[in-house]
Amino acid sequence: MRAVDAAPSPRYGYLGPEGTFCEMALTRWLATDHHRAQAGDATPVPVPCSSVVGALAALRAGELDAAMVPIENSVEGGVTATLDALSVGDELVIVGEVLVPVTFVLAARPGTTLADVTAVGTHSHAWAQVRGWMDAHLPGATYVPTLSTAAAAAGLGGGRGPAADAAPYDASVSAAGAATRHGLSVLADDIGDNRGAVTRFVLVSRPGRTPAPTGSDKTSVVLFQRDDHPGGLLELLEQFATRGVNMTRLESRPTGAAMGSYCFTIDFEGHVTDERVGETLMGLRRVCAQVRWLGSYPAADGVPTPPRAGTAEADFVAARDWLAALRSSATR
Ligand SMILES: O=C(O)C(=O)Cc1ccccc1
Repeated sequence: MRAVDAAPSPRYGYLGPEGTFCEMALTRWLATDHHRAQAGDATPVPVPCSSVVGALAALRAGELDAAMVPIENSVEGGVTATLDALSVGDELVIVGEVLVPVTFVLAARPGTTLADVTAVGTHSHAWAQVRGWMDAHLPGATYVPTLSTAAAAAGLGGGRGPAADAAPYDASVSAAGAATRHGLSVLADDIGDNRGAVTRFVLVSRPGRTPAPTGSDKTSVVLFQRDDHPGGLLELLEQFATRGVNMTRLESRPTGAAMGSYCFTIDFEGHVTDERVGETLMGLRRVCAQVRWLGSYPAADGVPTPPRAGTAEADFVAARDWLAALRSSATR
């Protein structure tokens, strides 16, 4: 009898090293991905990546099967590296989202006091969320950007090894777990300026299977306008408004082609298989030069906005059936 090779475990990338908020998002995803568990699929292996762009490039190259990346923060807004990497290049799709509350600690090698700290290393999104605390408690400190919050903690390395001497900062801002993992002492905890800050992470994969509609879904798109004209943005927004589709995020990003050339990255409620989402996408397709569909996936935060009169799914289905009946009688 010949042994049947077990399917290799899928590889899920995340912004590493271990101890990032991104790793927390992936851990949560894996713990609650009941669909995969029920299907009996192999448990994915988390693969730390040094940047969001690198993780998405590895996914495009087939070295990863999915990647968990930060896309939006409730205080700092969109994560531009992610938005831009999803907007160009081979198509990728979002298959899920995870919301992670973010709380930060200031940590340093044991023996360091707050008075000793002259430079602080962390991810740019973390720095933006602790700026007020820094102004109040470490007004003279220099900011040193690192690839992630956990990379900043790892750079201090708890005073062990060459990395400890190499770090051009003497304290890091990270999740508490990353500080502990690297043997650092916490100088101050919960230093975020906004209590209740949340980061939204998305699980991205190569195009293929779209998650089935759940009744509480989101769809993401990137819209490229045909030309710049008065009311151009209004024309895009009308496509959503007339179909009663609720947008949950709208950002403009430079396309990089020329000064003043922008695309719009938009999340909205609904699934590509919903009639009203289909009609919205067709409207956008007519008025835009290009519509990049970034996927439809279950919303992490549940309750969809109640539809206005005439814009419920049943209204769209009834209108479509009415037109189909008219057309069939017209051609009989
Ligand atoms: O660096 C991390 O830990 C990340 O996952 C990126 C990030 C940084 C700050 C807030 C949320 C996510």
